[in-house]
Parts: sequence; structure tokens; C-alpha cells
Amino acid sequence: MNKPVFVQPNLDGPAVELSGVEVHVGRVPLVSDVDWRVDYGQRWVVLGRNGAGKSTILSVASTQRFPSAGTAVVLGHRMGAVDLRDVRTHIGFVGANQRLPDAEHHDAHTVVLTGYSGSVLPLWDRYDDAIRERASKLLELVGCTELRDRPVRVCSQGERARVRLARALMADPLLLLLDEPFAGLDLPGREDLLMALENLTLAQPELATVTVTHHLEEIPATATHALMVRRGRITAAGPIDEVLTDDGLSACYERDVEIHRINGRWAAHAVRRS
Ligand SMILES: Nc1ncnc2c1ncn2[C@@H]1O[C@H](COP(=O)(O)OP(=O)(O)OP(=O)(O)O)[C@@H](O)[C@H]1O
Repeated sequence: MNKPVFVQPNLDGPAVELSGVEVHVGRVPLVSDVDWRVDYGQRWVVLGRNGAGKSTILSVASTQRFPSAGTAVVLGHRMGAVDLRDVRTHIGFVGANQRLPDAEHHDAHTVVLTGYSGSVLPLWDRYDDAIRERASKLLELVGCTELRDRPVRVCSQGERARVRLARALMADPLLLLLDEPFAGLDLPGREDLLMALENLTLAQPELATVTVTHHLEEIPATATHALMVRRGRITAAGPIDEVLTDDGLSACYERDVEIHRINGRWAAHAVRRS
């Protein structure tokens, strides 16, 4: 039997390149013909109706799921060709329903620390003073300094969303994937998290980010590209100013919508015909 080949991220090519990707469950196709390239430094948003296939595409980009057909190259390595466990440690993933299983018994600072070891339980011997300080700084970045000693299980939904983001950043990722990170946040909470994301991308210009969202108000002002998905297929992908148009979004949502842009931020509503 061949030994697994352990590899480190390769920064020469794109952060993610999906070519002809399909994902099937049994004979049911969840997504088909997905061609998508994310370069380092790009900040993508992914839009589409419920069930369109956004999370499925993200699960391939995060290497959690293998494509049924086509090729997926993530951080410079083709899935299926090499052992990706070391590459995976450079991918930050935040999901709206992502549980922080046993870690829920721990305080927020401890939960953030587990992001460094990529473990569910804290591995205390791996956290030196600098790592602990980094966890504190990330809690500060997401506006949660006061949660430091609070058990995560008593934190509100919005507070947990921010703790998840800080945890994902602990590994110092090259690729950050956020699946509906704003779900359940109130307006100030959403704005704080947006600001945290915008600050992050300013602080780490080479980081590639992909954010799935249902609301244009949740698009960071620093977003550069948009991917639109309808019924498992990409309807548009490219620079956000070119693809996030009334026609583009209407085609994606199969509904006439109108987009507004105010001070670099986005908003949309359905066109009502009286
Ligand atoms: N294991 C599975 N078996 C059958 N169908 C599945 C399976 N997993 C996902 N699906 C279906 O695939 C489709 C795409 O799911 P996905 O979660 O990618 O959509 P999404 O665009 O992220 O939706 P939402 O915005 O509602 O989160 C959905 O119709 C879903 O029901």
C-alpha cells in the first residue's frame, strides 16, 4: 500500500479551483458543472435561494466533502491525490449550525484556543502564553472581550457566532469560509461582525474569504467577488460590481429584485407590481 503523502499549502496557484465539480447523493445531483476559482486576497460572497447548493459547494472548498466528479484543488493540492490533513489546518470554517460539541462546557477563551489545535477538546500542553494572548486578542477583534470567562453554552446565538469566528481565526488560516455567519445576529451584532471581518481583511490582505449569505446587507464593504447559485448550478461568478446586478440577482433568485448601493454597502428588495 502507498504511504500517504503529507503536504503543506502551495501558495503559487489559486486558493481554490473547482473544475467541472459535481456532488451526488445516490443518484441525486446536489450541484453540477461547478467551475470556480478563488485567488488569495479575494473576498467572495455566495448567494442563492434555500437549497441552491451553496453549502455543498463550500463543503467541497473546505475539503470536507469530495466531489463525485470533476476536480477540486484547494490551497494548491488536488483533493484525492494527497493527504490533506495538514492543508486543512490552514482552512478556517464557520458554519451557522456548527456545534462546538464538548467545548460548550468551556469558557469562550478556551473554545477559541481549541481552534489553534483544531480539536474539540482543549490540548493544554499546546497553548503557550503567546497562543493564549492571541486567543484574547481575537476575542477582542470580534468584540467579545467580556465573554472571555463565560461558558459558551450560556452565550447568546450572536455571541456564539463571534466566538466561532475567533476560533476559526486561531489557526491563522489562508482560506476562511463562512457559511451564514450572521444568522441570528441583531443589527448591532451584524455590524460589529462585519466590521471585524473588514478589519481582518485589511490586516491580512492575502487571506481568501468566502461568505455565504442570504441578505445583501450582510455583504462586507470589502467584498470583491460574487458567486451566484441556482438549482445546483452557477449562474454568475466574477467581480462583484459586474455580476451583482438587478438582472444577475433576479436570475439567481428567479424573482425580480432591485439592488441598492449606499456608501459601499448593498441592499435588495423584490420588485412589486401593482
Ligand atoms: N444528504 C443529502 N441527501 C439528499 N439531498 C441532500 C443531501 N444534502 C443536501 N441535500 C439537498 O441538496 C440541496 C442543496 O443543499 P445545500 O445545503 O447545499 O443548499 P444551500 O444553498 O446551502 O441552502 P440554504 O440556503 O437553505 O442553507 C438541498 O435541496 C438539500 O436538501
